[in-house]
Amino acid sequence: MPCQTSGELKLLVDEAKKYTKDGKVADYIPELGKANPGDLSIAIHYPDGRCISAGDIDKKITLQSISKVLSLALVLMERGFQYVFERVGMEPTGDPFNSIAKLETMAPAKPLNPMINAGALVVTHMIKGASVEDRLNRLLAFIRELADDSSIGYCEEVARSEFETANLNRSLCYFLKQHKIIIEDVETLLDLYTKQCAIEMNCLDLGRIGMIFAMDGKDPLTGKQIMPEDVARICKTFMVTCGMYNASGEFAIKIGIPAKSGVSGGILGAVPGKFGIGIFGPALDEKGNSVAGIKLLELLSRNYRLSMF
Ligand SMILES: NC(=O)CC[C@H](N)C(=O)O
Repeated sequence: MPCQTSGELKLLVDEAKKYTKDGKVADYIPELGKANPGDLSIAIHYPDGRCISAGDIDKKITLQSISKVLSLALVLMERGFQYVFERVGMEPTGDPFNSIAKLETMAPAKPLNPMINAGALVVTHMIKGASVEDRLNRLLAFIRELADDSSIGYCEEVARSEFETANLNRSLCYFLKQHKIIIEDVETLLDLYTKQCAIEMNCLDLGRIGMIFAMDGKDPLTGKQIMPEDVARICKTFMVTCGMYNASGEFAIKIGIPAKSGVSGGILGAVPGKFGIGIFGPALDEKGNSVAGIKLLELLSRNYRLSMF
């Protein structure tokens, strides 16, 4: 039986919070360096509309790499599976999220999966629309529907801070452009990608999005299928195989929940058929995952037998 009360959750947060001191906030995007490393919060959204939470739940976080699952879902709907998977692969890399190494070993230079930066840049490139604003608005409209929160937007400071310093992502783009995997102007693509990564919400919204994935793309309260079941299934599979970067194998063994992390310290979780989880804990481990967030998921998974394996 999963955790039922915010009181139960608070005990787990108190326990996991001790581990925040073992991590560091990301500062390669200067604006993210301002986060408080001691923060930790969680929300769990059930399909019947109940939501329990604990910690600093009002704080907003930028999605960063969590946005990669949402942009993937959107392009799968807009372009179809064949078009998307001709341009980005389905295999985990075992490398850090921003690594350029494998691109050169592949022919054509197609990124191995949509959860690493190279693959996510290709996915963002595929978002339809006449301008950056138009494309961002399509993604935002989809995310607002998933979260049932029309106020969701993006943080201009974080987007600008990443845009000004994203030289590694620039180099990935130029490599991909040289090999004709992307064909648009690199600065335009980075403008859209950094705004996408800077989309912000609190962990209640994040938990609700996880719940929609857990329920195979359907909003159980309205009965509306927000994304096709197959799209939700593919996204959850990527979350299992590559969602926690090069820590995905260990995460699958220890926790066993489809999840996606971001360098802002967010984690989106979807327990299939049961509920969605949103976590925020900005202190990161050496692989870029929320150190206390992972501990919290470990406690949850063990106490409530949540592993899907
Ligand atoms: N791991 C992450 O969250 C990375 C996202 C970040 N915006 C980047 O591209 O570097």
